[in-house]
Amino acid sequence: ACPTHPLSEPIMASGKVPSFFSGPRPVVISGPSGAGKSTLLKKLLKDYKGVFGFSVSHTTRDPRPGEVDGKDYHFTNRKAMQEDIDKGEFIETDEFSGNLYGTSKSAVQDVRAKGLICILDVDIAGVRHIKETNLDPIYISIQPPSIEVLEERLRGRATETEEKIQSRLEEARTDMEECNEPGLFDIVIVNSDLDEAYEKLQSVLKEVSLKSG
Ligand SMILES: Nc1ncnc2c1ncn2[C@@H]1O[C@H](COP(=O)(O)OP(=O)(O)OP(=O)(O)O)[C@@H](O)[C@H]1O
Ligand SMILES: Nc1nc2c(ncn2[C@@H]2O[C@H](COP(=O)(O)O)[C@@H](O)[C@H]2O)c(=O)[nH]1
Repeated sequence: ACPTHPLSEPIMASGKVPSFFSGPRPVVISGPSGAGKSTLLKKLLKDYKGVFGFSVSHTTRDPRPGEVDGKDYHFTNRKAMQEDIDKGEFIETDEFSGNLYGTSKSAVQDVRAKGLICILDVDIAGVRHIKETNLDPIYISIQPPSIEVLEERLRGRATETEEKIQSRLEEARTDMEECNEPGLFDIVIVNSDLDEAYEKLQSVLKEVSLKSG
């Protein structure tokens, strides 16, 4: 469910294209929690310094060990985030596994101001919300080879309680079903072998994204 995403309507209605909608096409990466999005993105951002930049989302969940505020996420609380949503500061938001997540306008603007291709990591509801805006990104879904492998990865990561693992697996089942919906994603990459998935991601980005700037 989307609590609010006030951005799309006014922008579409005004016909104006704000600055964060200009420049090379952004890239939206989505897929079930535990599929390997962050692993692939960390590698990509390291290997392509000065090309891609990460849109730092807001979340109300607690930081995991090693996560840095302002780098991995802007960690916040529900009251503060809702106030910012009400002020129209977000492109999209979603409730995921008991927490609020969202992409602020400034997160995308900050990356684009540096002349980088903006990469967003959002859930499948976020993908649908972004489709209602003028952002016009390339949509890539990262999928696990199976729900069993996904469960192993989530457990292996050891960042979630049992309750959160179950709620993430529930969200994952929907994601795995919906990712092949015609027109939703430009490409679905199955992250079975990490190196192969990374090769595929690079080749897709070279083909579509690096050309579009
Ligand atoms: N191809 C792979 N083979 C084996 N393990 C993998 C592979 N890809 C990722 N992993 C591992 O799976 C776990 C989940 O990966 P990661 O945190 O990147 O997922 P994610 O999609 O970013 O999840 P979330 O959406 O919850 O942030 C990590 O422990 C990671 O090291
Ligand atoms: N709609 C949005 N979804 C987001 C955003 N940032 C992250 N996410 C998604 O949330 C889940 C869980 O992430 P985790 O870091 O708690 O494991 C995952 O599917 C992300 O893709 C966002 O800004 N908007």
